Amino acid sequence: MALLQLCGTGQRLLPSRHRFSVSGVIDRRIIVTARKTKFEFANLSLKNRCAATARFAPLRWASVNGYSTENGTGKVDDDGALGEEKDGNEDEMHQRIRSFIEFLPSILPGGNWWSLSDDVDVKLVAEPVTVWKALGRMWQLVARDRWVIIAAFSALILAAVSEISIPHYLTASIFTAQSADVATFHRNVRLLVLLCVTSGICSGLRGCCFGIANMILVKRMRETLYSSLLLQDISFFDNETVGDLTSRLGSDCQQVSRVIGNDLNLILRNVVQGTGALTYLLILSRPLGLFTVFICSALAAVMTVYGMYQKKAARLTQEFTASANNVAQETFSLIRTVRVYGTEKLERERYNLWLDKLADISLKQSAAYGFWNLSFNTLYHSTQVIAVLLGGISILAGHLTAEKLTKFILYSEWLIFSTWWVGDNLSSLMQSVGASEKVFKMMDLLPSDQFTTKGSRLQKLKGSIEFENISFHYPSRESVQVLQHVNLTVHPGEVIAIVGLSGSGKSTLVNLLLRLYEPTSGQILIDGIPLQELDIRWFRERIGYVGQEPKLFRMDLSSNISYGCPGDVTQEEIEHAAKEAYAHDFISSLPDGYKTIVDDDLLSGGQKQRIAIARAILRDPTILILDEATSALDAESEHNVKGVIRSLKSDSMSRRTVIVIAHRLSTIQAADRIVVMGNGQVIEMGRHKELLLKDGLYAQLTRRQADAVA
Ligand SMILES: Nc1ncnc2c1ncn2[C@@H]1O[C@H](COP(=O)(O)OP(=O)(O)OP(=O)(O)O)[C@@H](O)[C@H]1O
Repeated sequence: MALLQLCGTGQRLLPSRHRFSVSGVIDRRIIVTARKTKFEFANLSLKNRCAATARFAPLRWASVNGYSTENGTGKVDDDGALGEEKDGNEDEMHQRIRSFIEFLPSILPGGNWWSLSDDVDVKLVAEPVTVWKALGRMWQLVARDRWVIIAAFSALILAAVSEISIPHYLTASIFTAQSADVATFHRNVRLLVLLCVTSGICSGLRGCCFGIANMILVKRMRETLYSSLLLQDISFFDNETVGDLTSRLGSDCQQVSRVIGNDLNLILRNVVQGTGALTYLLILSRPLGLFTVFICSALAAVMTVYGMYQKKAARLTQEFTASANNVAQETFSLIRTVRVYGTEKLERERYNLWLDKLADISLKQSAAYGFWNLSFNTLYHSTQVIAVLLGGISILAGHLTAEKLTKFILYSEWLIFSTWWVGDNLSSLMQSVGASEKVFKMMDLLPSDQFTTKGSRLQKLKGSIEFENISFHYPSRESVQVLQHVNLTVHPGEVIAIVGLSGSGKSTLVNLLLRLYEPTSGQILIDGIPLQELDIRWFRERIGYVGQEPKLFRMDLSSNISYGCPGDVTQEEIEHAAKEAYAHDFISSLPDGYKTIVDDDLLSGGQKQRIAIARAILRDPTILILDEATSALDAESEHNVKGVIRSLKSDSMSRRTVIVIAHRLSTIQAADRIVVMGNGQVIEMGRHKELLLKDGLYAQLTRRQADAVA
């Protein structure tokens, strides 16, 4: 059988199992037309050029955050000769009719179309939360301000009782007027006015108090969630995306907050009013009352199914919204790359993928809402008709008065509407509970050990570092051993340079020293004390760290330089640090000088590095770590900065311990010792000249760089 083996970027555009006509093959590209749309496949490996109208075998395609991943190769087997025309139109028409007929049963209640689970290609990792559990968690958050909730519920009950009494006095007033009973008429009208005023005031109070409770709940939820996230291990952030986390903090917390201010408020009000109406109906006429109860039970059954459906839909909506946020956040933060590579269309498609999924869920939710309304209206009107019919017969038979029947119709209407409101708000409550699952799960994450255990502080940090038989793999990639049995001792005041091929584990070694991750085996000793036993905040305050790509906060330059500096710092000290880092000149040339607001995009790479170096110098650290910290500096600035880095600490005659990671070998020649890493191991160690004589990896790297310059 002739085969067209498709590989490459185009395949993700293909829906599975569809007829395609091949319009042309040019070089290793193929043009395929499907559903009047042209698809172009690049990098074809063409095994048989005689392929014609083609049927694609089910083509598996998947996406990570909207990008396609290649998890299969589309194979095309030929059906006939190139250019063969089949009675396309007729075929297509039959196909459509058949699809439509097949589709019809699926949209009936219980049909496939309603299924939400098939759409899930995201992880729903949170345990389902019951309504009571969710309410309990919310109560814990607002319990401190319980007076608002108590006031809200008291107002709610008063308003509900007043409102439910109004129809009784309304009808009574009309019928007493008709019977010319003036005294009773006046009393009824006075009571009516009183009830109207009470219900008005209490409704206002209720709305206001629930609004406040809502605000308190959202604020506490965001505070708790934000604190919980901030205290997680760094490995947690390796697995979560920024868009996802901001989505939990933003829209999910907002959605959950509706529970108290909106859903519970309305559910309780309607439960109180519905119960009042039902009692009254049963007193008025037991058979008619029981009939209304039957209708309400049918409504309750429909609304339970509807509520569960909405809860599931809400969970998916939450996931897809987070994924859409993720795409947008990633695209905007990489907008320069997107613009340069002209991938705006691709990014739009990636975003639209999630929007389509959201629209699909929303469509199903709307259809479900339509069904719910349909059931409600049918049941509501049938109650009225049957009540008038049965009531009318009772009046004719002299068992019931017209006043009682009027009251009955008014209260049965009230009961049905209360049931409807309860149903409607219960489904909204279910949605909020659905959205709360991930929020609560994240709130419950235990903080990193580093924040819960209090380590010891040394009288003075000398700056001796020992890596003892360190092995490590990142938690997110357990199968890849990044460091293997690394042994390295750095003496106080020594300048150590770490070099090696990219990916050999240099930065990882520093990550472990900063205790961003814990070694899988072995230990790090600081002045002879295991790192885990030290107060990590105290230790970090004595470290200056400049990373590979320093990031700046959106604030002025002075604040960026003094960021995280323990104790108060003066403007003079900031400017002194900036001068040492050769940043003062460019800062002074800016219109607002040190008050210039910057962020990650408003300075050059070299300028950002200088700010980060000034930040490290200002701390006057005992241990200074420079991970490719001068890679973006020009040769002269680098030379000057190197001098400053080696200089004495300000408070004594001691030198600081410096660890420099660099690819530019000129940067590290003057180090006291050079450590060469390869495949997660220390493979050479010594001074520049000793290593050159050894003629190992270091000598090889030096020669390569010299060749590259020549
Ligand atoms: N957060 C992470 N999760 C999983 N793997 C990681 C993580 N960070 C780094 N790695 C992997 O660990 C290995 C060592 O990375 P590391 O950054 O330590 O190398 P390096 O020697 O500093 O490289 P370079 O010189 O390019 O900065 C690499 O294979 C990298 O893919």
